[in-house]
Amino acid sequence: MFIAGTETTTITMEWTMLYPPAPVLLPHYSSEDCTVGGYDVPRGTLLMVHAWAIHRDLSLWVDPTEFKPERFEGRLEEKEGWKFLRFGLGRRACPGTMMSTRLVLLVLDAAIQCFEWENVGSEKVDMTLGTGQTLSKAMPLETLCSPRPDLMKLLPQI
Ligand code: HEM
Repeated sequence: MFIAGTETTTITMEWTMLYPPAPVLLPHYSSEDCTVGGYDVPRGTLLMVHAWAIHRDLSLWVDPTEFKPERFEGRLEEKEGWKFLRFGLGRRACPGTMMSTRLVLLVLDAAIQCFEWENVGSEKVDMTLGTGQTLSKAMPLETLCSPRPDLMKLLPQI
């Protein structure tokens, strides 16, 4: 629960909605014979879902690596967003979905609204992927933040 709840949330904030933190979902086990995506899966099979590859599948997405937030607008069935498996799907989907969505949005909103951010070191952020069960950055994100001028006026009034 600690790893599932803390590492995922901090990595999400570090990437800031770029990559989801779980490249391969948790192992699933078929309790009955079933068919998944046209493949027959016998009872007792360990099934790993490669979300990272699904999120880049050209047969599922238009320009999968482009930043297009409009994918996630509107009714789910009209848009591509439902194919984004950041919390898994179905009965074994992440029970922390509601909590972490609120937490990440709250922290990012406050960070963007209240502070100016600049890179430390090189001008371009190193986007190299790390390795492991969770998808962290190879090089930790290093930034310098300072309160926005409006916030400096507001703070003494709080
Ligand atoms: C941005 C934050 C988070 C992300 C992206 C995330 C993502 C995921 C994913 C992809 C799974 C696997 C689902 C599957 O295999 O179908 C999972 C499972 C799980 N997550 Fe999260 N998670 C996050 C935050 C949290 C939090 C805050 C908690 C708890 C407070 C939590 C608790 C769990 C648990 C207990 C499972 C295992 C569920 C099961 O096996 O039935 N997660 N999460």
